[in-house]
Amino acid sequence: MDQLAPTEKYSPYRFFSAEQWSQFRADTPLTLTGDEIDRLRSLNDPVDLEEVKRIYLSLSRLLSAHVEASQLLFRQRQAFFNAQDVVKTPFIIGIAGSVAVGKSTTARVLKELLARWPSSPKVDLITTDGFLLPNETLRRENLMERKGFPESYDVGALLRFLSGIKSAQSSVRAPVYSHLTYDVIPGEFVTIDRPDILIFEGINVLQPGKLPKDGKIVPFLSDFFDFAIYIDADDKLIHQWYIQRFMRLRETAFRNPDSFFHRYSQLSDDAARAIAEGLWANINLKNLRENILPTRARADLILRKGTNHLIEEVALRKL
Ligand SMILES: Nc1ncnc2c1ncn2[C@@H]1O[C@H](COP(=O)(O)OP(=O)(O)O)[C@@H](O)[C@H]1O
Ligand SMILES: CC(C)(COP(=O)(O)O)[C@@H](O)C(=O)NCCC(=O)O
Repeated sequence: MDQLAPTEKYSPYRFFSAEQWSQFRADTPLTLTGDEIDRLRSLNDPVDLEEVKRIYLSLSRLLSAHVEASQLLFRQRQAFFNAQDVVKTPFIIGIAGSVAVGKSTTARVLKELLARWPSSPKVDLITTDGFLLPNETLRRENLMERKGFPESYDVGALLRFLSGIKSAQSSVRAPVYSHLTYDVIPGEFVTIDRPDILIFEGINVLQPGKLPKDGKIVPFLSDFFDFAIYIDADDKLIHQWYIQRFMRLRETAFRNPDSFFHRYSQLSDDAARAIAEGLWANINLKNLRENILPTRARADLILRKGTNHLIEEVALRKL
């Protein structure tokens, strides 16, 4: 995977170093403490207050401008339609990127920062793993080695969920995935009730749907997004993060006898590493190359990480 910046003149993006990007924070206040960041961080993702100041405060300021502009446009549309009823629809932010790139940490940090804006918006976060087909179905259809590939998700349910949210329905349910059991939790849902902002995170959120057949238009998930972010890094780095995380999970989550990966906590380091290398090479790297990285150019903002998960480069789509 190459670095981001081609010749900016011909690119749909403007490119910034992390240092340039950090200047756009302007007077955005830091509303999170070090302890709060510690709680939001995922295993093996060392985000800290410095990174929040350097990268996330500018991002929060930019998103605040987008949300305000969309509210203004919404009011202008209402006037255009001469509509009396004002049912505001949530602003949806998609977050895409490889397995193990750190999407969940970014999503959680953003959720907290946005919720602390002076307007105190209601911000919800949903991950797409809940929409994976249950293991029973994946096994039956010989898809267990394809977990995370487009065919392993219930795309209809994803589209129904997002269209419910975007039409301002109350109590829209999303299924829940457990990394512990490595499966969707039967009968468990989270209910989303008309938030101001929804963050929708997953490897597949920028993927295209099937081309229309028989005149039926099948929307892309991203048709429902107001802003899309792609978390990027060289695949050699993501490989390293995946293996490190797997080896650390052996000492934590995998110790739990209920963990799907419990047996890997009993293996020697070398044997466990070989399993992790296999999962990375045969499933996650393949999926990154075939189905995830090709969606990068559909994002409004690309955050490119270097070593230690630190964001080094930012690309913002030109308006
Ligand atoms: N096997 C596992 N057991 C427990 N937690 C896991 C496991 N795999 C991933 N996780 C956790 O699940 C979350 C999502 O991971 P992932 O889908 O790889 O995306 P990302 O690393 O981009 O957030 C992370 O917080 C990660 O630490
Ligand atoms: C569940 C995942 C597909 C990630 O899904 P996401 O929440 O990003 O949509 C991934 O964590 C996964 O399980 N990959 C399969 C191979 C592996 O066990 O790493």
